[in-house]
Amino acid sequence: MQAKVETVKTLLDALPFIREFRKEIVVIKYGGSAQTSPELKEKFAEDILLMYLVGIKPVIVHGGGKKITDMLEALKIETEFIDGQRVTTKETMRIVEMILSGEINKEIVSLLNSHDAKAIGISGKDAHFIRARAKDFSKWGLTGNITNVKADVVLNLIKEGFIPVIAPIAAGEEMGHPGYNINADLCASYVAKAIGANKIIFLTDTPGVLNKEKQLLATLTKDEVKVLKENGTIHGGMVPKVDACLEAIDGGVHKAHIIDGRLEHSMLLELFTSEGVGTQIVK
Ligand SMILES: Nc1ncnc2c1ncn2[C@@H]1O[C@H](COP(=O)(O)OP(=O)(O)O)[C@@H](O)[C@H]1O
Ligand SMILES: CC(=O)N[C@@H](CCC(=O)OP(=O)(O)O)C(=O)O
Repeated sequence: MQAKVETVKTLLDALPFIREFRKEIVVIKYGGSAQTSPELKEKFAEDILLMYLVGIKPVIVHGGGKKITDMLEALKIETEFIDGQRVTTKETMRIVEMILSGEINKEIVSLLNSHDAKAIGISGKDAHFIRARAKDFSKWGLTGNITNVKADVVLNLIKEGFIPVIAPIAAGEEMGHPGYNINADLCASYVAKAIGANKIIFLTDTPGVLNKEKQLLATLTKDEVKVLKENGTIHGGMVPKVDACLEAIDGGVHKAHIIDGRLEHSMLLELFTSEGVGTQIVK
């Protein structure tokens, strides 16, 4: 009996947070580093479903950088990152699309739908809802910077009760263009801004942003991020992630969090407890 009372108490503790976020859009960036074991993927699906059932509107933007790199290695195609973003040749772009839109997107959609969610998978090429132009073609090739997101496409899906699952690929302007490879963190923040999300959560493979001593930094401001980037504490894949957080909050998203996707139910801990987890980036 006591255990049952505890369960009810836990539910009641979550009430203020459910009230706060009910009907709000929460964008979840599901990084390749957090898509590891089948058990963890199940927990991710449960968290999304719970959010959905209490009235939160989740939108998922996924990554898959590690799988892309593995496939390129298997095919003996060299790949390189500059400032945390992949250099994308035409050949690489085919693999990027195959892994992101073909494999990972469908896997996440199937996972959620096997839990009775109404997940629907799209990439920025669908209805050309994300458009981009080359970041710097001579340096990064077909890696793009987003120029426009048609919010209506995502908002209509949400209105119909779907959970949009978005692959970070954008349409090019010209006919027959192979499309652009978009860093998934930046894709998530542009989508979050465009659709008026309340919150954006980045699930990754570290407890959050760490200092040189590997301690968690619970809150960071724009100025602090700048210093940490300049002195090299924030490097590699964390660079586009913090940039994406700043992009989101500058664009009107209330809060941006970088949390540990390897920790079971970290999303629920972030949403439904006052302590939260990971790093919160504030204006
Ligand atoms: N200051 C930092 N704190 C935490 N992680 C950092 C930091 N600087 C760089 N990183 C690196 O960023 C990685 C997360 O980025 P990335 O591998 O691109 O993840 P994801 O696939 O989730 O986007 C971490 O695993 C870590 O190696
Ligand atoms: C331009 C660029 O770097 N695109 C990324 C897209 C996938 C991604 O961002 O995946 P994660 O979130 O798992 O790192 C790439 O090619 O790896």
